[in-house]
Amino acid sequence: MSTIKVSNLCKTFKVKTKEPGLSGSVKSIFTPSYREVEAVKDISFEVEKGEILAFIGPNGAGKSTTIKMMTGILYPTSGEIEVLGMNPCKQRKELSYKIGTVFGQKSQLWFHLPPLDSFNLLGNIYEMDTAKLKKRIEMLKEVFEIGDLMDIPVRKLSLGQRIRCEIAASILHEPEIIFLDEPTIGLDVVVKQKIRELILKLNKEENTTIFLTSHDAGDIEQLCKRAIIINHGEVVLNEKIKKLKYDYLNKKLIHIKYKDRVEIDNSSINIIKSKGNAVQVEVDTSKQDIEEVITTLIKYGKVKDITISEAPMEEIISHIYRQKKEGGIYATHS
Ligand SMILES: Nc1ncnc2c1ncn2[C@@H]1O[C@H](COP(=O)(O)OP(=O)(O)OP(=O)(O)O)[C@@H](O)[C@H]1O
Repeated sequence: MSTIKVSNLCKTFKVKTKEPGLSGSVKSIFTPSYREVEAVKDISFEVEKGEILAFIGPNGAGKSTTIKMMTGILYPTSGEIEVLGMNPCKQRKELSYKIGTVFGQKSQLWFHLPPLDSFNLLGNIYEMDTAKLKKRIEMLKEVFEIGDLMDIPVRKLSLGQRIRCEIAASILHEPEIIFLDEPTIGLDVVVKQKIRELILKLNKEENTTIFLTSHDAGDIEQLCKRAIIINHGEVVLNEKIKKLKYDYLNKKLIHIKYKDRVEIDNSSINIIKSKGNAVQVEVDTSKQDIEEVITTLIKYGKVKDITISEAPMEEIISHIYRQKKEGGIYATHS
């Protein structure tokens, strides 16, 4: 069953333009001129209940505009949106009881108050029963390991501590969907990992649907099973992460460790790294047979260890963006 259904969604902003200089400023007051920015152009997609979906694209692609329309903050210019069977613009208040949002760079916690005060305020806004709210806060304190932070004003928390409190606050009212916009931005690797584990736990234990935007390939790879890529306001790809990796780069990395140092002088072997006895070889499986490459490699010396890995997600995403820039053609699957 679809939790989110978006059909032919468009959003055009009217932006005031101004000629340079003082005369331009005066002219724009009396005879203003406008230009149109098509931020979202006819996009359609669906999200299943309990799914973790990556909604990604380069800067200015239209991600935030789409999220704002799905959460009822912005009105679409045309098209339809259904979130949990509701129209976000017409039923914004009703919907807010069932969704949560985390904008990595903006806080929903009161900056000068300790998180506990914000949690209690939010609990009241969501009209939660006092006993239920208390129980929920206790549970979140434990799971998110924020018990020691509850009495410290938010402004004094580190970014990682604040984000943990932000996510906990966003799920206080047990929403069915959370929209996470760059939840790991600016965090160090350890904290990033912790946040990812919490998101997965939340999805698993509460079956929360997660709509994630992130520029971090690790977030996408570790959390999501499907990605929708948008660029210039259009969906350019809607694909399972596994298939994305398989179809869009066809590249495998062979990491091979020899017993002794070897000299590989073969033009068909694409060595991308070589250090001591270890060699890293890239294979484009659409052009080369990986078995043949391995057979060739093992002829060069006694092998101590060999592993095959897929191309990093980061590379795949930048490859897709590059293809679009260069006028490559995309297939859009649904
Ligand atoms: N309120 C607005 N008025 C005019 N133009 C806007 C407004 N909001 C967004 N835009 C424009 O719409 C386009 C899409 O912007 P949007 O913020 O949705 O992109 P994004 O994919 O979220 O980018 P980022 O990754 O940088 O956050 C951009 O060209 C942006 O300048």
